[in-house]
Amino acid sequence: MEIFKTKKALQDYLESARLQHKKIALVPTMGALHQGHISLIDYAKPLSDIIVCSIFVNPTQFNDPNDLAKYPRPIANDIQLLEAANCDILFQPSVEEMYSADEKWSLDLGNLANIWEGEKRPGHFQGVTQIVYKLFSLVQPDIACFGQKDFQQVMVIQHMIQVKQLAIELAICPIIRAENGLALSSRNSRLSETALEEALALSRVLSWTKENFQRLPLSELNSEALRQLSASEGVEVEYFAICESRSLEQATSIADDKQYVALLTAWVGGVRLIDNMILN
Ligand SMILES: Nc1ncnc2c1ncn2[C@@H]1O[C@H](COP(=O)(O)OP(=O)(O)OP(=O)(O)O)[C@@H](O)[C@H]1O
Ligand SMILES: CC(C)(CO)[C@@H](O)C(=O)[O-]
Ligand code: BAL
Repeated sequence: MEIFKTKKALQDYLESARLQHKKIALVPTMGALHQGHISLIDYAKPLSDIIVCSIFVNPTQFNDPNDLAKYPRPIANDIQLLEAANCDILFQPSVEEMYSADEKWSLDLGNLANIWEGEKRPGHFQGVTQIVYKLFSLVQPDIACFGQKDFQQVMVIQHMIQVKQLAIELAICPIIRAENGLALSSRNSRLSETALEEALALSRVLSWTKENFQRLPLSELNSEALRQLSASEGVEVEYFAICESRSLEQATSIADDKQYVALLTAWVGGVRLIDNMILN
């Protein structure tokens, strides 16, 4: 695997790859890699000739300085995992390499900016789109892989691809879970043993919601899921909502031709966890 820390070195490499008509896949990450990230690389493999994985803890998407400071950065282990996964390129720039002092960015995200993660993490999706647009412009990938785990993020990126008219195929990869149901996440490494147990309530309630989606009326599904969450030791819910999966607006009724997703964010052991499940 080649490791590039500057845009220039990456661009030089990719320019010659493009001349050879190689198909390029991009897997953007913030590092602290786990099997969820590796699944994105595996997904890209049969669809591309060159896989570029970026590791960059992007400061502009953190609304909480404490969260940014505590974000895990086990780079030696990340490199080992990427080597083992046969990733071709690691792009690992510094903050100074990606941002100049006086940069401005503003993308109209409509209602997506104001609901759920957008509401709870003000400015988060401006920061996400700012860095992803930079990465897209730099790498010019044929395909870019993102995890369904960050459901709203995928909707935001899809919106950006449309409004900026980018010729990039967006791959949405399934959520990888531990055997006990916990969605893999870099932030899980900050959970104590007790908190790891308590965090199982998230996937348990999402699975319960999916199992009962066709059976119970929406209001009952919502209230019972929230009741189960509030009865779960150590879990403090930020939001739980059953939403139409494109607009992410909270469902008020169920239409047969639409897809629905349950979105959940909760604090467990001082760590903010997000998870979701498609219900039909
Ligand atoms: N369990 C998972 N299954 C599939 N994709 C995942 C999973 N976890 C993360 N991803 C995807 O990997 C990409 C990089 O995510 P990121 O580096 O933020 O990892 P993360 O584990 O989600 O970290 P955290 O949630 O702690 O920020 C995103 O597209 C994300 O959706
Ligand atoms: C897409 C991303 C790498 C942008 O920093 C980040 O939001 C993430 O890891 O999901
Ligand atoms: N995986 C989403 C990145 C973030 O939490 O900032």
